[in-house]
Amino acid sequence: MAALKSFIEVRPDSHFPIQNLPFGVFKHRPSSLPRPAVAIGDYVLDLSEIALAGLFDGPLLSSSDCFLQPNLNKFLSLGRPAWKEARATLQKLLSSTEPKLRDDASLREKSLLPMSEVEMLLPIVIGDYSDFFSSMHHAKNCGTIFRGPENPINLNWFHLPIAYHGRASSIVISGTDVIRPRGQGPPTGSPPPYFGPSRKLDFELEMAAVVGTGNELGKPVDVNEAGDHIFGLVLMNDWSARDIQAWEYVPLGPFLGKSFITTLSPWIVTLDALEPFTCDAPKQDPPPLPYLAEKSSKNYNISLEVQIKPAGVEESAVVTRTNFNHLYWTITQQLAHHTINGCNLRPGDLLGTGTISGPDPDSYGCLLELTWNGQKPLPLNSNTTRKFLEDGDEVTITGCCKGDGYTVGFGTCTGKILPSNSS
Ligand SMILES: O=C(O)/C=C/C(=O)CC(=O)CC(=O)O
Ligand SMILES: [Ca+2]
Ligand SMILES: [Mg+2]
Repeated sequence: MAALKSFIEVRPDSHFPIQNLPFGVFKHRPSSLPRPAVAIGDYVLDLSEIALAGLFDGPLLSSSDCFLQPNLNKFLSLGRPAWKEARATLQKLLSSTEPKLRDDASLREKSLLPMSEVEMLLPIVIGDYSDFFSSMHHAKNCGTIFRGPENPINLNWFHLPIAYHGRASSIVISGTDVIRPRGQGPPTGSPPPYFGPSRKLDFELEMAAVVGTGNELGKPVDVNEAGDHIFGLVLMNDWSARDIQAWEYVPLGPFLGKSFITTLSPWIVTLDALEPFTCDAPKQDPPPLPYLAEKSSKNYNISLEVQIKPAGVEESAVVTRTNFNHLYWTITQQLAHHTINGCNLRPGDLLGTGTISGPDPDSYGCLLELTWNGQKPLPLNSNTTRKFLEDGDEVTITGCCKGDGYTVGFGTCTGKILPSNSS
């Protein structure tokens, strides 16, 4: 079968061919209303214009106002059949053989806008954000660094996807500056504790699942149906202040060391677009309890990379390369576990995977591991090294799946470190 092609020219290395069509929300001018869109090549397709033109003509979407909303929550709440209908309608509309949009100059002008001219916004209203801890390599390395090499991974880790409740109010869109947080760190030598700008500011390479349909309070989601509750994935940087974290986290877990800011990439890549890139999840030993045992346990083959660009330097340095398929606990197990006690998830909730570290030292997902808590400075170029992030550093996460002659990608998730507000 010939590969699906759009009438819009898409560069071969673009993250956004017709096979992808990720969903986002944009503003054309500062005074314009936010509108849902999909990305296609170097353009965004304004879905409000497509809806107003009556082109969502399938049974589930023809009379819906979900694309006239300032966020995607209403569309997400409609569920997988509606997501599939939207994807099929848009793939047909953008294909090279379909004249409806291709040959309508006035609709093209209204609905197709150069990506360089628009501002991307957070695509969802996030009621709740939870962050898992699903990479065994990351768990082992953090355990060794924070608690010593004797028992780096707690026994419970192999029986349940560990998580903590994150902070939704400080989730921001890619491109937002990151102000170095202030807080308490461990005392240096004798008390009192350190107080001031964090001296161990770190990135965390993560992805996050965007919840589509939620569940009723008191009604857990079956692990084999959990996939139908997940709309798609985004890149996520769970910025972490390691000194604040190390001092505060016993016994209740991360708090101010992570709640100061979390950055998301703007385009949600749907699980339908990722379907060709599924692979087997790692074998789980010991086998999980029945409520976490999946008939088919799937991961995704997504290559991930982090770059750091120090202030005043042209070239950014790649500091790690890893893959989503290193995760031990799957996103469907995470979702099923999250609801097993009856907790309800809602459309737009966010489930972070946890830092995605691979087995090799050049595939670790944060500086805590890459520099072993600052003991082994990491070279960025011939005369610059990093133990942790410095003011002016710009951190960019990218990720993509390589298809046969096309790439399904996530774009970028970027943030630049600004000095602490005051000291
Ligand atoms: O091992 C620990 O004490 C915690 C390590 C983390 O930083 C956990 C976290 O944020 C979850 C993750 O990104 O994997
Ligand atoms: Ca994290
Ligand atoms: Mg965070």
